[in-house]
Amino acid sequence: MDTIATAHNDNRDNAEIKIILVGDKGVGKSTLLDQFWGPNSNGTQPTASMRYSSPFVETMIIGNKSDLEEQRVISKEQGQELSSQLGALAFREMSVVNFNQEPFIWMLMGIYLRRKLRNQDATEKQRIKKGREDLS
Ligand SMILES: Nc1nc2c(ncn2[C@@H]2O[C@H](COP(=O)(O)OP(=O)(O)OP(=O)(O)O)[C@@H](O)[C@H]2O)c(=O)[nH]1
Repeated sequence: MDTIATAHNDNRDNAEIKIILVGDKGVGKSTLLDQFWGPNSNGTQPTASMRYSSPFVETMIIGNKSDLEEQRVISKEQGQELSSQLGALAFREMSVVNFNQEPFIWMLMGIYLRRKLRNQDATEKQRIKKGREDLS
């Protein structure tokens, strides 16, 4: 796969959320980011291969150019299957022709909720640890 990453280029190091779109050349990564964040919002960087191992990275599979149904190479079912294999948040179809922010917003909400759950878990662990220390 000729993989290219297009990143939402927020120059703040402490940005809460960074989005990286990974996909074949010309699938519409830059166009999607421009639609969501406005023109010239992204920077591109070619990558030979990318592996996301951080627990803080959430993934979503996008089937872009959904207006070009007749040229479809990957079926919806294949997209959904890949999404569940990877444990991704979702599989969503998109098109800049009828652009709809819902999938992006859905993804951001998913990230927020997962983080909230993770933080709750961390707080709970901290509470239990403190309880043990208090008892010893
Ligand atoms: N019909 C249609 N065309 C699209 C859609 N999204 C992007 N395009 C067109 O596809 C072409 C490639 O889009 P880009 O956003 O440059 O694709 P990219 O993945 O960033 O490309 P690289 O930077 O070369 O990897 C452009 O001509 C876009 O206008 C879509 O949803 N539907």
